[in-house]
Amino acid sequence: MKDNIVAIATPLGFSAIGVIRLSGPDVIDIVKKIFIPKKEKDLKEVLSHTIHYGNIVYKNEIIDEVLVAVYKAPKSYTGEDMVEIFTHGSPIILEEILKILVEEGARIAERGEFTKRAFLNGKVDLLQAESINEIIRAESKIALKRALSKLKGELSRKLRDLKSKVEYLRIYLEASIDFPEDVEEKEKEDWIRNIEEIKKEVSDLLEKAEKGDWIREGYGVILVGRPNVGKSSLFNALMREDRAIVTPIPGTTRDYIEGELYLSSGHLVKIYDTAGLGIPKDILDKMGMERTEKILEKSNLILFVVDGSCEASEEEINLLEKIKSYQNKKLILVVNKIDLPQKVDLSVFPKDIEKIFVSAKERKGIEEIEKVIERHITSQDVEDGIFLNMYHREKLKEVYNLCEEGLNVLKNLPQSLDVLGDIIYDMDRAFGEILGEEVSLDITDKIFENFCVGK
Ligand SMILES: Nc1nc2c(c(=O)[nH]1)N(C=O)[C@@H](CNc1ccc(C(=O)N[C@@H](CCC(=O)O)C(=O)O)cc1)CN2
Ligand SMILES: Nc1nc2c(ncn2[C@@H]2O[C@H](COP(=O)(O)OP(=O)(O)OP(=O)(O)O)[C@@H](O)[C@H]2O)c(=O)[nH]1
Ligand SMILES: [K+]
Repeated sequence: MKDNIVAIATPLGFSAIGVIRLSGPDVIDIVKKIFIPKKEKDLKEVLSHTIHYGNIVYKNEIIDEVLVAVYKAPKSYTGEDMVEIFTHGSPIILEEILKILVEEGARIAERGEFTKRAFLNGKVDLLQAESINEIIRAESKIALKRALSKLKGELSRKLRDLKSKVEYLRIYLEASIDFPEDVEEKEKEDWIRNIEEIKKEVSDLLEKAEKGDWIREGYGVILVGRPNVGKSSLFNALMREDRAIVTPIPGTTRDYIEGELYLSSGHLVKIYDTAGLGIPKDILDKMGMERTEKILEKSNLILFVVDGSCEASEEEINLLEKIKSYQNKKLILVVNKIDLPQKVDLSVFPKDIEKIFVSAKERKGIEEIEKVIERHITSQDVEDGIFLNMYHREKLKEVYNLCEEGLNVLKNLPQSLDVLGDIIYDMDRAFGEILGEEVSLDITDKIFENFCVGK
């Protein structure tokens, strides 16, 4: 039924060891044709999860000295018979053996096809399968930790719990559907309570998915302020390298520059140096400022930079007011150039804003900024962030809306009990699709398309 797939599982480059993996009903036979074991041994007869030493030989020529691991169905990563060949880490050897295996009857695997088979054979559910890619692609320790928890099935368990709550409701309803006039007030209240619970939990999950986004992509910190206050200098000081252009001419940074910072707590922070905000002098300036507003929207923390050696301008005070009104954004006032005589009157800025005093030039107060960023991140219990792709997020939003509809319908009982039945059915189905129990082929394919070759 299934064919035999093969892929190089290690990056193509010089490495200590390279791995080729195969999965499918005939892979042991295929490898047997080109593997000559040192000790007389038949790969068909060996135990699962055993390793064997020998040579890969093709047309009487030794291609490489290797180790071969054998895994037998259904006890393997994919649930099928599997073989892994450990070669010397030469791209020439790897490509050569791959070519031979294709000649012997294997097919080059698609991206994520091993994991897709693990999913189709019930080794993991869709969320767990997806997490395997997220583990590989994690850019920080925290992201890795969250992906590993998803592989362990913590998110799956949560969704299965919700799904069984929906199923309980469905059974309850089906029993009443033929006698809607018999539905008692107490039952109705029970249903309302259940749906409200589901709605609440779904909205919690969606919120945690937002946190998951920035665990994965980095906590966004944006430097804003009027031209020439020292944003680029601060960016460079934070990055500990000279990346942004620093000049005494106002308006030097016309686009934005992105930098990555790894905090000792394991978090990834993305820092953006932006064009100074103010009244644009020309069209280029104006475009830069529009970009800045875009980045502002996706940032978590705003560092509003002012120059301590100048008096605050009217424009600057208005700008801060405007930025303060952005919802859900943490805002900190960074007073730069403290190495110069101070002229700024801080009482013109809102009192409730946290202030940090720094000198980008002399690199004073830079650790202070890092500590503040760290404190802001940890104050948001990132530990419960979850990774949800956009399709699954849409599904959850669908469930949320179905909950609202259901609650509306319940107010008009008994006339519309069958409508409620349909709503509950759709909720059940949506959860099933997220877990991969209901096949939604396009979502499944999209998920595996993002995988590495050989995974
Ligand atoms: N060489 C190698 N290393 C690897 C992998 C691999 O496929 N090959 N993995 C790939 O990502 C990860 C480990 N994941 C794995 C998950 C399950 C099984 C497996 O054989 N499971 C069987 C038997 C379990 C058992 O002995 O109890 C099973 O689930 O039935 C193997 C690897 C990381 N390291
Ligand atoms: N004395 C002193 N000068 C500084 C400090 N930080 C920046 N400067 C100077 O201020 C000027 C402007 O610095 P930038 O970092 O380019 O300022 P910016 O806010 O990025 O400017 P725009 O790109 O125009 O928005 C440069 O001449 C810097 O050397 C500081 O802490 N102390
Ligand atoms: K600049």
